[in-house]
Amino acid sequence: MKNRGMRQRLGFAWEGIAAAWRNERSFRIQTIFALALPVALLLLRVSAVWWALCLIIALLVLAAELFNTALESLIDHLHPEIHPAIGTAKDCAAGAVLLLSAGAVIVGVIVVLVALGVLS
Ligand SMILES: Nc1ncnc2c1ncn2[C@@H]1O[C@H](COP(=O)(O)OP(=O)(O)OP(=O)(O)O)[C@@H](O)[C@H]1O
Repeated sequence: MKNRGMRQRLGFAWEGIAAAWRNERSFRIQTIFALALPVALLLLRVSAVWWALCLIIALLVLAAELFNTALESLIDHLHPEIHPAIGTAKDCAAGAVLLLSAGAVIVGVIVVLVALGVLS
């Protein structure tokens, strides 16, 4: 399974994203927010730095959600039984998504305040 071509690797990565879209409601919601983001940034008329910051944090949230989904999928397959350690692992993964989502909300509020001239 090693040393596959770039096209095949991209296909695997795309399949992972598509699987998360099919199976995870939260990933679908986050993706819709990320797709709406460029429209919001165009309307707010913010600088390139704000574009970069907002797009990076939106992609980080999506990436964290994919890691969370990967971990859940792996754990549920390898160890379907209840165990406190599994609970901790899943809670930590969910916590990582929560922290990045909170960061995205904070950046979103700041960029709106900057666009409105409340902050500089
Ligand atoms: N096998 C397990 N053993 C112990 N606790 C578990 C186990 N599976 C789930 N849990 C607990 O239940 C919580 C929710 O688990 P679940 O797998 O439903 O994740 P979820 O984030 O709700 O999933 P999804 O993102 O698919 O909605 C976990 O964060 C964990 O606290």
